[in-house]
Amino acid sequence: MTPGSQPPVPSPRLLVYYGGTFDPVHDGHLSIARAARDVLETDIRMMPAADPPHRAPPGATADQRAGMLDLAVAGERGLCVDRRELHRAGRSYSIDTLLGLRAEFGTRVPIALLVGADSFVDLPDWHRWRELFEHAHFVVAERPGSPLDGDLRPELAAALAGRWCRSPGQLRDAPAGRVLRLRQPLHGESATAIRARIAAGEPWRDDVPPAVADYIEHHRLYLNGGEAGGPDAPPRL
Ligand SMILES: Nc1ncnc2c1ncn2[C@@H]1O[C@H](COP(=O)(O)OP(=O)(O)OP(=O)(O)O)[C@@H](O)[C@H]1O
Ligand SMILES: O=C(O)c1ccc[n+]([C@@H]2O[C@H](COP(=O)([O-])O)[C@@H](O)[C@H]2O)c1
Repeated sequence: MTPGSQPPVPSPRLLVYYGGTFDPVHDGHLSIARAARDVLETDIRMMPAADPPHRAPPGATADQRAGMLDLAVAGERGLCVDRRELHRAGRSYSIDTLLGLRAEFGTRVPIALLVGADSFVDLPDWHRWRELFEHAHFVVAERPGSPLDGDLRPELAAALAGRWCRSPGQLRDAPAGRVLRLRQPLHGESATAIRARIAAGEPWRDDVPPAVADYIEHHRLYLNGGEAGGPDAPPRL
């Protein structure tokens, strides 16, 4: 620092929430969480949905899915579990989560949602989706089979005009409204495939952390394919 110059202003912190059903959490989830942590240089808060919108009810209870997340992030630098959506009744709409975060942290702190490309391309189906950009940035992780370079739905393409960022630092310069593409190595794991392999008696343990695999076996999860309400399914919260 030259004499008389000011110390650099510290970048505002960036709060990153990675929402999902995590039924169960798998290595694909962890790999994008780690990539986002390293690129964004901040903690990633993995946030299980209590009652995820736009999909069939999960095969494991919310407590079980959050418990598996606890096991998955144990010892992982910069990854943690945020249970805020489990404390709310009704569907876990992201707009409600963001309004809660804004009430807690104020309007100025940068907040980002980390999502996979397959979720992001269907953003126009989300509840009050256009408002999400007023409250958060999006960090979009590439996912095999869900190209972001292909044809996006016209209303989404229009809403994204002018929002794409070239560098992660741009997410710290505004509280919300920007979109960053996370170009991490692709991972093909999917929870649907893992549940199906468990039900079919096929190998599946390699796609989840060992402690999560032990939990699934101990609790005899997904033996019916993870259909909620089936003979092995626990009651929903
Ligand atoms: N392998 C992966 N690569 C990139 N993103 C992923 C991957 N797996 C999940 N995601 C993203 O993580 C978020 C949470 O995913 P989710 O819990 O629904 O897992 P999933 O494997 O997609 O589950 P399911 O097969 O049950 O739909 C979503 O935004 C999804 O797009
Ligand atoms: O708010 C919505 O309408 C909405 C619709 C679909 C998905 N989401 C959120 O997107 C995240 C990933 O969802 P999923 O179903 O792929 O696990 C999770 O946090 C969901 O709550 C949110």
